[in-house]
Amino acid sequence: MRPDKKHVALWAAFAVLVCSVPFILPKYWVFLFTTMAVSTLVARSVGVVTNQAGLLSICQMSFAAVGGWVVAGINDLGWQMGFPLMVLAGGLVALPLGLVIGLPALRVRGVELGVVTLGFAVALDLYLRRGSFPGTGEGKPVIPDAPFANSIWFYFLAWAVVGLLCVLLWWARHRPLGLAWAAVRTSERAAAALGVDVARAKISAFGTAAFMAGTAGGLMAGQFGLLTTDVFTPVSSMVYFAVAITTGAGVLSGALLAGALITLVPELLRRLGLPLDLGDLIFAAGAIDTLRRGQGGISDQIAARMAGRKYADKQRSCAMAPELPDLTFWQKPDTAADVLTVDGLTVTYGQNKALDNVSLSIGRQQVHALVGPNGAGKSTFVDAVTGFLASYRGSVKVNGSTVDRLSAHRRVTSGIRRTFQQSRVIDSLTIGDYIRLAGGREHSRESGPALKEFFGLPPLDTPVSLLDVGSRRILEIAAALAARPALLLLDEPAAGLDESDSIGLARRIAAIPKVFGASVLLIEHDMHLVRSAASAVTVLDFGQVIATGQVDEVLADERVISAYLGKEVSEL
Ligand SMILES: Nc1ncnc2c1ncn2[C@@H]1O[C@H](COP(=O)(O)OP(=O)(O)OP(=O)(O)O)[C@@H](O)[C@H]1O
Repeated sequence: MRPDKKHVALWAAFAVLVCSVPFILPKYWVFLFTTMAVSTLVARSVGVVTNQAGLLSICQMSFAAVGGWVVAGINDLGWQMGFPLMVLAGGLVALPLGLVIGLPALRVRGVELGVVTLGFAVALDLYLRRGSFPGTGEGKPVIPDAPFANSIWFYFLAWAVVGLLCVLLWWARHRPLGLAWAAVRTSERAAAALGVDVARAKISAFGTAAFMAGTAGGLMAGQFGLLTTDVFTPVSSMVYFAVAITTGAGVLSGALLAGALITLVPELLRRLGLPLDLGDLIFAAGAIDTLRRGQGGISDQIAARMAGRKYADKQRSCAMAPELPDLTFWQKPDTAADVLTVDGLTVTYGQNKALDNVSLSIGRQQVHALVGPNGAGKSTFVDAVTGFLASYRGSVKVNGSTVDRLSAHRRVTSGIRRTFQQSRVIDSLTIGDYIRLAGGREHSRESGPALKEFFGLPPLDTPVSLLDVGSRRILEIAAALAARPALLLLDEPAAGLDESDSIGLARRIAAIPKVFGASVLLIEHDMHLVRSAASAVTVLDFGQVIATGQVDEVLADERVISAYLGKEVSEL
């Protein structure tokens, strides 16, 4: 995504300001602004793992300690490799440690994960306190080699590192890595359904953040010469966490604000003769208030306000044209005769058999409906087929290949996509980014505009958060198609849609096989939609198949009518 001109001008002005500091302010302020650069880097590292990927990490200063330790160690050993490379080494050593600390994130989340990371911070702090940083005992400070021994050059180096890493993060934000973090933050199930490898996304966020914090620690070693453990305490990690939450360090502006607060608040308190601990209290209060409001940090709120101003009429909706556009360019997936073959699927929850020996086949380019009263087992069927259940009995084949051993995100790569009964779109993205994320490797440049045309989506740069409920459901279907799946499972896609959108959607679902080459398994309570979109239907009742075949014949079947408590199915 291209940055808009206003943003570029603003950042250019900020860069000029940063470059002019050493020439207009006294040396002490150059030192403070160097500290601010390093603090920004640590805050942005919290931003990656917590604000962007939604994982609690309260140990970023421990990774900084590792980076500082490595730089001090290299200096102590007398290796001549140039200060920037020493800093890079600090980041690179912290990175694998970040990957290891990220491993618990695969099993635990939320507060538990926060406790695990804090535990690491405490353990490392205890370990470091038993000794000292290399070179400290012998009074051998880290003195960066020329030209970085000069404080002005060091200042520029620190800001160059901030600039480089933050530009890389900005670039990654609209690419698979950054989009995967955003997806995992919103919902792990939704992320897996989009083909995101949730484990890899979490671990990569921890690794990236550890690298950044390690780099910051390396810079600290060069700035202070001799490091002490007091700089890297678990409390300092908590302070960074609190400030990053308050300012919204998932973006550079929030991280800069965090860096400024962490540097300048203690300075102000010192000048006012007030205790420095007061700063930590203020930061903690800020974090509590931000979490209580639940609207993100300061930078997130400013971004939301700016988006609100840009899209003044606020809510956006899909406008499906009566005519179906002809998407002749769309490459259709290679599909076997039977796209889905389910044999003897059985799922039990305690004593309750949610699915009992269910068998079902869906042919090529077919819309097949799965209906049944509430609690019949329809969603359980979708969960089992798409890999969202821990276990089931029976077998599921997609395009002739067994997928039973595959996790949800791997089944996505084998050609199945799903939507959820409760919409799970990633609303921190734009429509275009969401489609790009969902499209994965199969996504092409034309996918976004083509899907926009087919489903009448608003412009691709519209934030998903501005879409109304019905349009979000339509977007979910559009995005699932971007991956050119062989089979699309739609779980009550018309829930929340008004009548005209429901009719428009029915026409589009009916056209999916011809236009996109995919088969559809449609779960719906709206029988008008089933009749107009599907050619075949299977009826479940108490977890068992009670009828399957042509729509009109099956919906007139006595057993089906009695399953619906005696109502004519046409009345539903
Ligand atoms: N996680 C779970 N734990 C225990 N029981 C469950 C769980 N999920 C579903 N069930 C039970 O399994 C049965 C099938 O539920 P399921 O949600 O698949 O039905 P459904 O046909 O999709 O219903 P609806 O049309 O209301 O969505 C129900 O009896 C339900 O209570």
